[in-house]
Amino acid sequence: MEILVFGAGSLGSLVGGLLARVHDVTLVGRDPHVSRVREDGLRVTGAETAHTAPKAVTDGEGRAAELAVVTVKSFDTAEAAETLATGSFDAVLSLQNGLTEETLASRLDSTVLAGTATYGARLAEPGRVECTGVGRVVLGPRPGGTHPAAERAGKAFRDAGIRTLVATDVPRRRWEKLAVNAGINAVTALARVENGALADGPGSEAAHRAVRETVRIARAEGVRLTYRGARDALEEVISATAANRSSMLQDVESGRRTEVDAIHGEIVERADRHGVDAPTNRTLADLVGAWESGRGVR
Ligand SMILES: NC(=O)C1=CN([C@@H]2O[C@H](COP(=O)(O)OP(=O)(O)OC[C@H]3O[C@@H](n4cnc5c(N)ncnc54)[C@H](OP(=O)(O)O)[C@@H]3O)[C@@H](O)[C@H]2O)C=CC1
Ligand SMILES: CC(C)(CO)C(=O)C(=O)O
Repeated sequence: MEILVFGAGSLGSLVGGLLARVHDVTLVGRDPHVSRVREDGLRVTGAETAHTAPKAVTDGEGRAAELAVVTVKSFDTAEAAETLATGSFDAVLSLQNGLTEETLASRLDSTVLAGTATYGARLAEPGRVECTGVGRVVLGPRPGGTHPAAERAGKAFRDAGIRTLVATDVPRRRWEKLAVNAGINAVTALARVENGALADGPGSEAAHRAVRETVRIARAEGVRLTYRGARDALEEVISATAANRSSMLQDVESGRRTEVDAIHGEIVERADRHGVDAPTNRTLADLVGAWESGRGVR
C-alpha cells in the first residue's frame, strides 16, 4: 500500500518505520531527521527493531497515497489538514491524542478514520526512533460501525507487524482514551509526578473527578461510555504505566507547548455546549494554560 505519514516525529517515525517493512511509505517531517532518513534509512530500536528505507520529505503539499496517517501534535492538526487537502488520499487516519479526527473530517473530502495508539515512541536522534513500549493500534470508522477503508488500513498495519484491532465502537474507545488522558495528563504535569503516583491519595481523587466529568460529557454527546468502564481503564493505565512520565509532564519539563487544549480544553468546550459542569477539567485547563502563557509557548 502507498502510505503517507504526516508528522514524522516520535510516533510517526515508529509507525512509518514499521509500515515501511512491507509498504511504500513516505514520511513528512523536519530536518535534520528527514535528511538522515534519506541518507541512511530509518532505524527503529528498543522494544521493536527495524531498519527500513521510507521516502522522506519536508514538504507535504500535493502528495497522493491510498492512506495518510496523521501523527502531528493535536495543535498542528488544522494546518496538517490544510496541507493534506492539497493532495489526494483514499483515507486519512488520525493516531493522535484528542478528538482530532473531527478537525480533519471538517477540512478533508477523504474518508477519515479515527484511531488510538498505545505504543510508546521517542525520536532518539535524527534517523533513529526508539520504541519504548509495544502497545496496540485501534482504528475504525469515525462514527463507529464498519468501513472497507478501515479493514484495508487494519490489514496494512497488521501485515507490517503492528498489533492492530479494527473496532466497530471507535467513538467509545476515543472517549475512553480521552477520559484516561483527562485523568492523568494535567495532574501529573502540574504535580510533577509519575503516573503511578495517581494510584491513591489526592492525585487519585483529582484524576477520578476529571474522568467522571468526561464520562458525563461523552454521554451528553451520545457516546455509550460508562463511569465504571472509564474508571477501570484509568486504573489499568495507571498501574501498567506506573513508572512513566506522561506526555504532558515531559512537555512541561522540556518547556514545550502541551496538548492541554485538545484534552481538558476540548472537554470544557463540549461541557459548555451541553450545559454540563466540568469544574475539575476547567481548573486543570486553566492552570496548564497559565503555565504555557507564562513560558510563552501558547
Ligand atoms: N510519542 C508517543 O509515544 C505517542 C504519541 N501519541 C500522540 O501522537 C501525536 C504525536 O506525538 P509525538 O510523535 O510524540 O509528537 P512529535 O512532536 O514527536 O511529532 C510530531 C512531528 O510532526 C512534525 N510536524 C508538525 N507539523 C508538520 C508539518 N506541517 N510538516 C512536517 N512536519 C510537521 C513536528 O515538527 P515540529 O515539532 O518541528 O513542528 C514533529 O516532528 C500526539 O497527539 C501524541 O499525543 C499517541 C501515543 C503515543
Ligand atoms: C496513557 C498516557 C497517560 C500514558 O502516559 C498517555 O497517553 C500520555 O502520556 O499522553
